[in-house]
Amino acid sequence: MFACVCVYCAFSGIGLLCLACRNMQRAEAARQALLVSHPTAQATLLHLDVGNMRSVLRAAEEFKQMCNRLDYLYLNAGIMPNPRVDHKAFYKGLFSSNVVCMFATGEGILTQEDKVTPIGLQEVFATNLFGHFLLVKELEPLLCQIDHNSLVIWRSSNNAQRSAFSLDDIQHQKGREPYSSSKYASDLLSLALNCHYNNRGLFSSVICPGLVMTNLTYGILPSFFLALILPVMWLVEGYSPYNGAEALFWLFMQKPESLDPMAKYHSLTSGLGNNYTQPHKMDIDENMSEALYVKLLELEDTVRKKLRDEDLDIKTKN
Ligand SMILES: NC(=O)C1=CN([C@@H]2O[C@H](COP(=O)(O)OP(=O)(O)OC[C@H]3O[C@@H](n4cnc5c(N)ncnc54)[C@H](OP(=O)(O)O)[C@@H]3O)[C@@H](O)[C@H]2O)C=CC1
Ligand SMILES: CC(C)=CCC[C@@H](C)[C@H]1CC[C@H]2C3=C(CC[C@]12C)[C@@]1(C)CCC(=O)[C@@H](C)[C@@H]1CC3
Repeated sequence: MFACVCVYCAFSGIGLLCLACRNMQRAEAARQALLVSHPTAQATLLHLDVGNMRSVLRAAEEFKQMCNRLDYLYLNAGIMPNPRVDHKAFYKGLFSSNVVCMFATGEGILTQEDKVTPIGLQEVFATNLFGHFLLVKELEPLLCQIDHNSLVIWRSSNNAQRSAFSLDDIQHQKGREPYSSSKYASDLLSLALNCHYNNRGLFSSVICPGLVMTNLTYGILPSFFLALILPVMWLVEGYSPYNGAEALFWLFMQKPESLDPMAKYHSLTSGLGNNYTQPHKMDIDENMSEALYVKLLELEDTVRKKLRDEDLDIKTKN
């Protein structure tokens, strides 16, 4: 429902909840639903297309007009365009020692078809990673304040695989697993943000919701089939379709500085149906995370310059 959720907490309870979304009709429906369950909540809406860098800059500007501090930034938006199960890889995996991992993470068997956005970025990279990165950079003055710590929360995935990511191709122009690559990049970026910003009060964490039945998953296999394999997923991995938000809520209750920058926090459900959050060490290292961060900063400069040049072009034409 949201591209991201910004939470500004007053000293007692939640101050303001800002739902930044692409589809304003859905956003309003979500706000109304929230007000039904929490009538005293203050929730405001912001238009944001996180795959469009101009929209990101505009939304950040509008948010800065509204608020002068930000405590939690939930980065939720994610796409997996034209997903396919690679049946050959699936049958190969079925008879390998990797079979449990394959069912849990879709490692090596989920492919997508990416495209290029008008500004020249790969769409999955732009939406799942770069737009969020630019947003964090824009909101930096609100997130980095001396009197409180803030937390940025990335909605990653157990499909984030080192094998799908390459530092020489951070946008995944050449491969068939842009989703996995972008989610792995978000794990790396979260670590880099911790390295660069912890001393300024900004902390970053990644979560995995497990397998949740949403528009994202319905595109992969028929819903009845997904419903059939869900109990298996629950038994094997502890994922439940109703429990994707557990880790998001759990993180909200933690002190940002107490979180492990190398861990991904998983939403899980026990055999008795109790929801819980468990940290799993991520397959990432500091050198790789720093190298990605440097590349993202370079790309940020390029994109900002492109946008400025476009603006100038329009001005001179008028
Ligand atoms: N479902 C699952 O099993 C898992 C999901 N995840 C992650 O959870 C997150 C949410 O996905 P999920 O709810 O499953 O899937 P959905 O497709 O149902 O939701 C995706 C959300 O992202 C928003 N979004 C997509 N592109 C943009 C954009 N350019 N600008 C603004 N908002 C955008 C959509 O907004 P709109 O309403 O405008 O379409 C939609 O609300 C994703 O990051 C996904 O990768 C991770 C692991 C497993
Ligand atoms: C091809 C056949 C007959 C079965 C394959 C079933 C599963 C292995 C596969 C189907 C949908 C996949 C899926 C994920 C993992 C592997 C599947 C369950 C994810 C949970 C991986 C992580 C994500 O981020 C999700 C969006 C994926 C959702 C779909």
